[in-house]
Amino acid sequence: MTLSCLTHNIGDLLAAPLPEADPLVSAVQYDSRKVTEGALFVAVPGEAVDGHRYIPEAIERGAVAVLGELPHDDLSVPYIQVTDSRKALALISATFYENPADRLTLVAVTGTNGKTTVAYIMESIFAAAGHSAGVMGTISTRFCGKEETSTMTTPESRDIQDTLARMADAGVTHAVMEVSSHALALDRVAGCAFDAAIFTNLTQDHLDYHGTMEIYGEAKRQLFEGHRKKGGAAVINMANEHGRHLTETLTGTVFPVGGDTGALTADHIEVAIDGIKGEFVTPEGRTPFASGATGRYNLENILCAAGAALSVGIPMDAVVRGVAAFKVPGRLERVDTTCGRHLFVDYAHTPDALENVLSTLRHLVPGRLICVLGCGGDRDRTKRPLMAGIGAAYSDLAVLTSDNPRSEAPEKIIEDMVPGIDGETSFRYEPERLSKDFSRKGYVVVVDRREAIGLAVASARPGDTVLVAGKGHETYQIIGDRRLDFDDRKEVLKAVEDRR
Ligand SMILES: CC(=O)N[C@H]1[C@@H](OP(=O)(O)OP(=O)(O)OC[C@H]2O[C@@H](n3ccc(=O)[nH]c3=O)[C@H](O)[C@@H]2O)O[C@H](CO)[C@@H](O)[C@@H]1O[C@H](C)C(=O)N[C@@H](C)C(=O)N[C@H](CCC(=O)O)C(=O)O
Ligand SMILES: Nc1ncnc2c1ncn2[C@@H]1O[C@H](COP(=O)(O)OP(=O)(O)OP(=O)(O)O)[C@@H](O)[C@H]1O
Ligand SMILES: N[C@H](CCC[C@H](N)C(=O)O)C(=O)O
Ligand SMILES: [Mg+2]
Repeated sequence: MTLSCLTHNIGDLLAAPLPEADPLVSAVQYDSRKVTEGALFVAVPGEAVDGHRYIPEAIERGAVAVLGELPHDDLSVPYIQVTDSRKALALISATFYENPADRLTLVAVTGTNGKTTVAYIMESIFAAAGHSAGVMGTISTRFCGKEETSTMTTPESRDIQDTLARMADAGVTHAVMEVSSHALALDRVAGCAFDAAIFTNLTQDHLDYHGTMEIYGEAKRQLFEGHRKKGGAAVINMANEHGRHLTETLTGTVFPVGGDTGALTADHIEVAIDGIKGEFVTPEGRTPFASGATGRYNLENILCAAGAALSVGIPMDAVVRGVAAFKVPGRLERVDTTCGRHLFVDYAHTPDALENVLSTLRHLVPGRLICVLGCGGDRDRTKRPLMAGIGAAYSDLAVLTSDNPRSEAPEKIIEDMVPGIDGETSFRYEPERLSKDFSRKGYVVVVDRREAIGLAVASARPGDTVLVAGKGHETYQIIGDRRLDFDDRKEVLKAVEDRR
């Protein structure tokens, strides 16, 4: 494609007239290390480094044109100066890959918690309806029987367009993608239009990045304002205040789900440890459904996915079959069923997620509840005491440990957590003085996650429940800049073996 064709829709972003030279462009790249002969290199001013620094390297590698925000009149290739490189990157990438979103029925899901779960449910519903489904999200990109592990929840815009194009070329007709607040703030989905956009919830996370809940909420809101295809529905969870507010203020088609007033609601709900069942209620009538996922919060996820599916024309019988069949790795995943204890791994890494999953277990399982939890390093510090407080309040024993400390000292992260615990109601145990018949509700600090899981499993008596929270499907622990193999599910199994 020629440079002039590629840049036809970035007129609003131009900071200087387009160059006269019009080379053929064979690829679009925002990372100099990936530039190949004939590419357009887009220089992005980043948080860590400034992409403009890499222009010489990109040209050396064969870039035939460069786009960036700084003035440049000294380059050996045509240069396009814009006011916003990230946005230009997104629009140019969509053009380069021939707007693949238009070739797909494409659904987006945003919200603090539940995106991955909703994406799995949608995938299952699309498959039940006989469609070829594609997914892009936290765990992986999946389509046509292939699965690539993800490094980000929502990739950079160029990579989104590349993947959507590969999906459409491979015969995918229906796709779903998780859209994180970072992605919205950084324009990664500019250039995508969705047939349905889902909102699950908005609770505290990522304040390190967004600063305030208002700014965080505004980022999420963007998905519903500029990114829907004509007639595309905003599918909004009415079970929370933010959802209700959104439905009142959005224009265009709104498909509220859940609460008392949704276009799709649920009735006669029974929540058990092995799943949920009930009836979907729509203006057309009532339809029984059942799912292997448990907890009221998963009912909300199911309603979100079912609502989006109905809004894009999937019949109710396929919705029900899809809901019955889905399973999400690392989300209340049961690990061992032979040792007489209930052992779960879950990805709860926000206060709201932890409260939801712990209160669900508290109501559903007899015996004591033991929770292993930590907080990520280089992430929102203000959630640390909140998570510890919730962990200790709902559990008989909370084991505070490490969860991807990254560049921070693990002990320091735990120090930030401890003040959130009510010392009156939770006794601090020293690990060596904790017997498995511990009688007082309390907490214990075990910095090494393997040891923490070992202690939790060893402390559980028959009938007790252990929840290992925070890492879910992750198969690593990031310490410093090392990514070490670590899988909570395997560690729990090892701990079970060790106690036998
Ligand atoms: C805060 C954030 O999202 N940062 C993203 C952002 O990084 P940045 O602006 O700091 O980029 P940078 O590293 O300074 O580099 C600037 C530019 O120079 C380029 N470069 C760099 C080095 C080089 O040799 N040559 C070169 O061209 C880079 O490719 C980039 O284009 O742009 C980069 C390129 O697209 C992303 O890789 C990076 O994501 C980092 C890895 C990240 O961890 N992001 C997380 C926080 C994130 O986005 N998470 C959300 C999920 C959150 C949730 O759970 O809800 C996600 O969607 O994954
Ligand atoms: N609707 C929900 N409301 C509150 N908590 C939820 C909800 N759905 C899932 N959770 C909790 O949040 C955790 C993460 O769920 P999930 O992976 O589906 O969310 P996500 O939005 O994709 O998260 P991330 O942004 O980290 O990718 C689950 O393990 C569970 O503990
Ligand atoms: N997408 C989230 C995942 C957090 C998972 C948790 N294990 C942690 O590392 O904090 C983030 O990057 O903040
Ligand atoms: Mg996710």
